[in-house]
Amino acid sequence: MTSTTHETAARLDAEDPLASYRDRFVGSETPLVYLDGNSLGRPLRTTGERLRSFVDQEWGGRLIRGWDEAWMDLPTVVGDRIGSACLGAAPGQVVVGDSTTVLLYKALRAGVAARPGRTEVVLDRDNFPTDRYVAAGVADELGLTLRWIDVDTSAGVTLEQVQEVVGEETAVVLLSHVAYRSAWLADAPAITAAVHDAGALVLWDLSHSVGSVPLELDAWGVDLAVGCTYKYLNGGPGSPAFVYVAERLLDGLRQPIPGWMGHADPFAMGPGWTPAPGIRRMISGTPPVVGMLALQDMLALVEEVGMEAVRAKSVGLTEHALALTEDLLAPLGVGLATPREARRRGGHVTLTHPAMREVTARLWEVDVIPDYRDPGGLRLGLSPLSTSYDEVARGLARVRDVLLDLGASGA
Ligand SMILES: Cc1ncc(COP(=O)(O)O)c(C=O)c1O
Ligand SMILES: Nc1c(O)cccc1C(=O)C[C@H](N)C(=O)O
Repeated sequence: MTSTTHETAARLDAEDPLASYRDRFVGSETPLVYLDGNSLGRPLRTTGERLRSFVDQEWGGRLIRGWDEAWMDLPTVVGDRIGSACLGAAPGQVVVGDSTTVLLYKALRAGVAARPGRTEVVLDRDNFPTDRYVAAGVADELGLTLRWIDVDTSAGVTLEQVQEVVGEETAVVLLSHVAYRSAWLADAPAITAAVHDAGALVLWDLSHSVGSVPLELDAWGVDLAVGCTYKYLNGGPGSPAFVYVAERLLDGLRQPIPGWMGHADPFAMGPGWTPAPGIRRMISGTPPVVGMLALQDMLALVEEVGMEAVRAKSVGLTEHALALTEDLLAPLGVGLATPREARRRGGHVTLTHPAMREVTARLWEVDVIPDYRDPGGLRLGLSPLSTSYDEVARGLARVRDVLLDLGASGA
């Protein structure tokens, strides 16, 4: 790293009002450069103690009594907390459980059922694979047509594209708020309004925005949303997802996996399924209590810091990565697959070069951990509360070293 690069990063860290939060994360004291917080966030130090005391006291001490005392309500208690800290959602509309994939399926089926007679689901070709696969599965099951929006892999879906395809046959429009590859930040309020103008419902995948970009689901009039908790909400590997259903849709909402835990009275164990009132009906089986532990520590931190401050740091980090890319990597032929305009950009940055697959493998060998995403994309996930400006600078300096080693010249 050159001395100017080092000095700039040191100055940005010194001026960063959130810099000290980094110390609260396990591993932040090591030289490892972690640029993959949007695949799996780092654990908070407090989580170790929470997990130990859960085993000793809540699980070990209370045993089956724990369900009545606390665990049964955890999906809605934690859901409401995600709703208020991150989603702009009033209580009673968010529940935690299942994987994002399963909740996508449940939400999409519920959305289609709420628009009877309509035969199309709209989505884009660059959406995350699980979203495309789930939509194709639902279309097969119900005899629906998928209407695809084509997008460039370095951009994302625009309002105009949505307006062009939605119509009276559209039941649900399924989109990612922040694109997993390009980080394109969709204009959620305007797109939601356009979908409503066509009489359809919108289902947003918030996996790459929750905990990184402030959301106002109630104010935007969003119908349905899902998102995962192991990225910017640091819930740990396989921590459960959440689903949001706007209150106005809850009455009469039909979800496709009716299970005993979403029943109005699970322990009545009666002959037929009577949905629980409100958002609880979206639950199917036993809530993943252990999976919701770490997430609660990160929610406490987000509540302490506030999403506006988190977003300000996120924009600072991505601007820093773009500036370094311009200086250090563009001369070696590295391109950008992420919007330059901050208001259209989420919390990660994707850099392109034909050698990026090999570059990623070499970086992992020296404890610099970004992600690789085809085609030729090195993805830097910059988790606002655990990533420092210096970490980004050290990482990008290493990218330059590896590219030079591989003979990149930009010619
Ligand atoms: C946009 C998006 N949706 C969904 C998922 C994940 O789904 P699941 O939690 O079911 O693996 C991811 C990442 O894995 C994602 O980036
Ligand atoms: N969920 C993941 C996993 O189980 C293993 C490795 C990576 C992931 C991810 O989250 C990938 C991520 N959603 C992406 O945007 O590519």
